[in-house]
Amino acid sequence: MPGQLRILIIEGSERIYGFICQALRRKDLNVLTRRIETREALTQALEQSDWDLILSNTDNPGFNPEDALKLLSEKQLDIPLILVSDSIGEEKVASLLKAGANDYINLNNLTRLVPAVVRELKEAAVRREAEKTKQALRRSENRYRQLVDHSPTPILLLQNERIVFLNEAASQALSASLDQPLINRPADELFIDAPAALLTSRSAKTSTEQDDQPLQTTLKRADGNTIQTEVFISPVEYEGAPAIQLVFTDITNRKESDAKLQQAAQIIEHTMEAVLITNIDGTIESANPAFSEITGYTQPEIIRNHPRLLISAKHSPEFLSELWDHVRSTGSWRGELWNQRKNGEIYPVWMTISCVRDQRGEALHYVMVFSDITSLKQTQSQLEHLAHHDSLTNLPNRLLFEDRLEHALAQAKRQKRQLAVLFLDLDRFKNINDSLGHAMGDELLKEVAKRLQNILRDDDTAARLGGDEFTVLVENLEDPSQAAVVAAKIQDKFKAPFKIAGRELHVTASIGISIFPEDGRDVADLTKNADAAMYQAKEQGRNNYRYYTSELTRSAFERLLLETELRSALKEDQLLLYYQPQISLKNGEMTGAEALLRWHHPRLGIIPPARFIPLAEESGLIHEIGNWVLNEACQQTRYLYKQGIFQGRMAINLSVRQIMQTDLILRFEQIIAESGCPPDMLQFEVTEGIFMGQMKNSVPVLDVFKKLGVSIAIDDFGTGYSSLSYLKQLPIDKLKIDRSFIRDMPHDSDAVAITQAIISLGKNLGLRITAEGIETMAQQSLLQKMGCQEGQGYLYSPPVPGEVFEQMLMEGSRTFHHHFSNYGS
Ligand SMILES: Nc1nc2c(ncn2[C@@H]2O[C@@H]3COP(=O)(O)O[C@H]4[C@@H](O)[C@H](n5cnc6c(=O)[nH]c(N)nc65)O[C@@H]4COP(=O)(O)O[C@H]3[C@H]2O)c(=O)[nH]1
Repeated sequence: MPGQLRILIIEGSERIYGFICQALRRKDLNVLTRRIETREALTQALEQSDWDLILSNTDNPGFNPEDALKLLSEKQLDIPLILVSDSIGEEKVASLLKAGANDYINLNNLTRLVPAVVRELKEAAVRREAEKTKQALRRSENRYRQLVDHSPTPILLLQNERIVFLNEAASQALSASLDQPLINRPADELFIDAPAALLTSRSAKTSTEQDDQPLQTTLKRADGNTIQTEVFISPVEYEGAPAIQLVFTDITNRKESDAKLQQAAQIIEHTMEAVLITNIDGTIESANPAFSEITGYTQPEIIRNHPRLLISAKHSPEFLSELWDHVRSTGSWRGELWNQRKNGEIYPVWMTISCVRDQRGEALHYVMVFSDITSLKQTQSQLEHLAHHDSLTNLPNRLLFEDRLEHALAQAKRQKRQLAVLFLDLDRFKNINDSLGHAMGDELLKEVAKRLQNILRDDDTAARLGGDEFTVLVENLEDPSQAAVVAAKIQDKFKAPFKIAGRELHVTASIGISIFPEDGRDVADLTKNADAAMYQAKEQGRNNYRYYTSELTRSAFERLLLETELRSALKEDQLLLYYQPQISLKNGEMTGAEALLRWHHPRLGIIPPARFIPLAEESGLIHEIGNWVLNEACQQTRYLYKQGIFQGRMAINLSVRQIMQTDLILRFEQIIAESGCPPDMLQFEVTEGIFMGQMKNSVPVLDVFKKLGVSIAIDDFGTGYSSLSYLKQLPIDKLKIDRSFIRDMPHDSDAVAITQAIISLGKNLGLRITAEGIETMAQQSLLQKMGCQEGQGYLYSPPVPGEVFEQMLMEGSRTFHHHFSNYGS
């Protein structure tokens, strides 16, 4: 036994203590002994130093071995205690051994003492060693536990394919809670795509092949959501049994950002926009394929270059430095730039420059994204052209015209100059549209636009406002009369017929003129007043031009006023009929008369029909007025007939609107019947337009009247471009040659030729021909020569009130004979 043995001996007798010591030393043991008798002495001795063994007599009067064993147990001391006695019963020995004593030696046979001591000391040493190991293990286990518990990395342990442990981090990552504990749950519930068997085999592999590649797998959290993880698997021992340790990292975010990065890279690679990345000094680091496509530079050519290579010299250095200042201060810039391709071509781009910063806000890169907007710009300018031009004629439209006028006005105001607005409207364009169709109408408008453009100077603007309305802006006028020169020039240019689809169309225009500053100082006033002037030009006989006067404004107001007053005109008996005789050009006899409507306005006096019939048509009053006219004319005819002074035909005007009225036939039949006027004394005058636009509806209506005995005349003939040859299909008796041809006779050869053609054709078709508006003897004699049968006009008589007409009839047929020098000779 190495070293000195320290043995406490609980013994009341000094003598026996001596025996025991003697027995111990007999075997050359190096022993230090101390004798104690009481509990206090034992306590003290144990506190003072370490003891290897205790021998205790069982017969101590003050202190028995049970108490000694209790004390050792209390103090958690593993010191072997051997009983020595000579008088103890077996039962007692057994109970003390049970209580913790290690052996019993009979005092009478101390030869066993030393071997017993040696054995107990050895066993105690073994026990101590085992305890030390156990404690070391416990400490290391504690350390591991602490480490695992507080590790920020989620760790869990599986045993028999069930979860047996998970640390705080794992708990959190898997959203495990007290309500949804994961302990004891099967691993398969957690690892969706890695069955426990796979984990086990991986774990086995890790231990043998040092396979430290993590397993990527999806874990199902307690709340039902899933997370992407990377799991390191290793075999461990847990509570004495083999287990699998799973250390995992939640890589959901990383996976997502990886996917996003990959996506972004793909987008950059395949986008149509050029993408360029520079470092903070502006050196180009990378560019995508679209960049090369747009600029013509390959990647190697552009890398390490500077973006200034791409920007055209159209932009000044100051502009570019301001641009970069903006990027540096705000982080981005976007706008249009003119770039230059490798081949030198300059092209527009839409560019966005952004600064990429790190988490601390330090600039890392600049990203420039741009697209070639050449075709966009082209489309834009086409759209702009479309928005500002009339698609039919390609002339500026109202929008652009107003814009130009606005600019011109500003300039004229600054330079104290005058300008003119001409408002042009084609005469009887509606007739052309109705008779020849819209396609021809459109062709004509195109030709008109061309002529207008040819006439005007470069800095004048001709525009089409819509329909057959055009405007012309004449700038820098020296004198207002120059506007009239332009108007006359336009009318002159229109004299030559327009050749449309093999036809020759004669078109005239009425033009109104307003002058800045006299007639208006802004766009609205000047246009409105030129329009009003145009109306007056039309009223005064078409193919005219008129300047705007303030009086015109008044008449425009009147138009509005008249419309309201017209409603009461009928009730208040303000309408009346005038009669204009129709004369035989053979002998000067009156063959009939035309009833012409007048409005006797209490304030304005006699108003001609041209001023209120259009209003009546617009408001629908024409029906009531038409009924009144027919009734009045029938009454008058019957009266004159009954007087025996009138046997001719009474011509009554019917407008298109009236023909379209559904109950016209019934009403008219009723009016004629009730008046007692013989229907064959009546003639309806309709314009060509009735047949062109409303052919299907009009012919049956007129047929009914014809059957009644009423004859039909076509009024204003020659202005509607109707095909002369199809006249024979119509239920008509008479053609009235339009006043405008007669007016231009005999000096205008065109007018003469047209009139002659109408007369010859009419005769061939068996129609009567009446010339309207005969004012001179020259016109009369020419018409007579041409074979025209009938005439009407101021030469014989203007339209006159009923009483005057009656008087005229009473004076007899001689009334007009003085115009016929050869009469009676
Ligand atoms: N410069 C000139 N003019 C002459 C001459 N001889 C006759 N006139 C005018 O020529 C027009 C002939 O009538 P319209 O062509 O049927 O043209 C008529 C007709 O279309 C329409 N109208 C007249 N009365 C009625 C009516 O009761 N109902 C309908 N629906 N329309 C009517 O109003 C138009 C104009 O009528 P008014 O102003 O009475 O104008 C009349 C008449 O005064 C002449 O030698 N020189």
